[in-house]
Amino acid sequence: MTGTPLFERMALIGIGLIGSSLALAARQRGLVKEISISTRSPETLARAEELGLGDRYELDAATAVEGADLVILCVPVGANAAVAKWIAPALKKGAILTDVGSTKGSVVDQVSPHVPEGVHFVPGHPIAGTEQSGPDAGFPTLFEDRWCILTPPEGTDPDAIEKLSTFWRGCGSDVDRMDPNHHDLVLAIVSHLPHLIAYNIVGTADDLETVTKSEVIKYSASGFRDFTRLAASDPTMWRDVCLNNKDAILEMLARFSEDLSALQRAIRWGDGQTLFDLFTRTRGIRRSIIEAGQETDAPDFGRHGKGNPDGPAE
Ligand SMILES: NC(=O)C1=CN([C@@H]2O[C@H](COP(=O)(O)OP(=O)(O)OC[C@H]3O[C@@H](n4cnc5c(N)ncnc54)[C@H](O)[C@@H]3O)[C@@H](O)[C@H]2O)C=CC1
Ligand SMILES: O=C(O)C(=O)Cc1ccc(O)cc1
Repeated sequence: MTGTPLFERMALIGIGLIGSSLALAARQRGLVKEISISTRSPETLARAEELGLGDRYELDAATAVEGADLVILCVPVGANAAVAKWIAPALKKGAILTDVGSTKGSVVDQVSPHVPEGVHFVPGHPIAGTEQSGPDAGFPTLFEDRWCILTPPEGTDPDAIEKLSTFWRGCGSDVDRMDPNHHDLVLAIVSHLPHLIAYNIVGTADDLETVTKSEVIKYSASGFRDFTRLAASDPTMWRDVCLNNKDAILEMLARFSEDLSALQRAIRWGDGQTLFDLFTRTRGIRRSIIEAGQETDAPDFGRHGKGNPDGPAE
């Protein structure tokens, strides 16, 4: 993007994978004039400065948001409410306040009460990420060809929604809008449950006494390897996701357990037809995802398998 930046000053609170990727993408694409960064730990803030991610660095989040016309909360979802309360008195009238949290219902409930009159709160969630965390993990192409879902509460200023949508499109994303509770249900099955399954299967393998750890590592160049990648994701972030999307995750886990019991039964009773039918149906889903252009059929390194030089190292 060239010409006038969309925002004069963007403040990022939290500068891990998502915050640092936003800083790099917004800078590279000329979306903002100035970037102000705040995060809780002095070491992380110093690292962000070493990496040159912003223009101003503040330990005090309230100071960081002063004068900002775009404020993005990039912290684990469980920290959003405390951060919102902290920065609220310093937010500029007319500013857009948004977040990137993986859950939306709880964020809307917990942040909204702190949003001052005249500030536009437009919650968001980029469906883009990796298992890495911290300011070194960011890369500017993370959001390209990915979805960003906005869940603005009813009555939100349409101009604020449009301006934030333009920002995300500027980062390379497609933008969709959803009701926060519907978002949480959809994400519970496509993202939260897969991570839980990965944490669980890797934990189970690690607990096995009849199979040594060295065998798990040695023979994991198969499906198991994909699970270990997901299971390497940030523990704080995923603890917060589970605690903040409790109902939807428990609902999906219940359905999953029921379906797993049906599979168990089919195996026990030698019901090959049931197994074959399910495996045929699920193969079709994979094919539709590839046809929709959201995945390569190559060994699964996602979009970065297409040779993206900015992608994270395996
Ligand atoms: N990692 C991923 O793949 C994706 C993550 N998200 C969401 O983005 C948000 C950030 O995730 P990541 O960047 O991956 O996490 P991260 O762990 O890489 O970074 C989190 C940052 O927040 C800071 N922080 C933590 N608590 C804080 C507090 N109370 N006050 C100020 N700063 C605090 C940390 O110091 C760190 O700089 C989370 O809400 C997550 O759900 C959304 C899409 C993808
Ligand atoms: O690394 C992966 O495969 C992911 O699924 C990344 C991811 C994690 C959390 C989100 O809310 C969105 C995307």
